Amino acid sequence: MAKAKALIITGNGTNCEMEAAHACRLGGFDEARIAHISDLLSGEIRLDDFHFLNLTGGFLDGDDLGSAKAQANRLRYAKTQGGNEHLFEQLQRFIDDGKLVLGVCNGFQLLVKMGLLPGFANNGRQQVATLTFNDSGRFQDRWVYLKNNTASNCIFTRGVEKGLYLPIRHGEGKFVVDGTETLERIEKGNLAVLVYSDPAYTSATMEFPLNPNGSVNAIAGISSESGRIMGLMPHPEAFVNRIQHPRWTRENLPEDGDGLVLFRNAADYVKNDF
Ligand SMILES: NC(=O)CC[C@H](N)C(=O)O
Repeated sequence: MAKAKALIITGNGTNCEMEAAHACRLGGFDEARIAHISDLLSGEIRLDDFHFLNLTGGFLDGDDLGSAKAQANRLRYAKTQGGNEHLFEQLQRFIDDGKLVLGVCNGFQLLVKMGLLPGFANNGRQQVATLTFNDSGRFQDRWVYLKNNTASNCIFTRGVEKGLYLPIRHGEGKFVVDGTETLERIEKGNLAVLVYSDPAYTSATMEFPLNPNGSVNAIAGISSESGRIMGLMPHPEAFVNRIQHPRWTRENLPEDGDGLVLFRNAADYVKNDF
């Protein structure tokens, strides 16, 4: 097959792009390119040349108008220069081609605000959920236990038996939906891939600080019905090696951090399918 290529978008206040690129390479991608959003808008970089799109964490546009809202509009409505194509059309083609998208934290907020997650209404173009201020009213920076929904068809969490232990750092991580119909469709479709849980990964919890933001049904991450688009508030790229674990000097841990599996699964999927 051709080289497995990951693209990480930077600019306008993102962070974590170096970590995301590192995680992609460690997971098995042959190339992990960090590109400024301006280079996509100018047409210099084209999504068509990649297999895996990473939307990283950060403080896009300073969280003005609500986290990732301005960037969501930019990606939805901006035309690429020199071409008559909207960037969103490229993105839609990328998705229709069966490629993978991962949104972490600010990237998750972006996917939800673009309407691509959960991607129900109007062919995935209408926003039906949001990520809003944590119940605590404060920025939360801590590690959380995430129970994996093993019935989910999400590509990224394939093979995760119980759950993942990952860090979160956000002010607007409370997942809420526009009504019971959306929530039912998420739950029935097993799209709530990761939920905040107890340390044994037995059940979802609304209890603070295990659930750091008060998300409805303790939802920490969701996927599209195709299983190829995933967004989550915790940061998988921040735990790819055991020495990133807060107690690595005291606990006997496996070499790989819990977050690496998402990037490894993405690389395996691309290598098998393209
Ligand atoms: N780490 C992040 O990506 C944070 C996202 C967003 N700025 C928030 O505070 O909610």
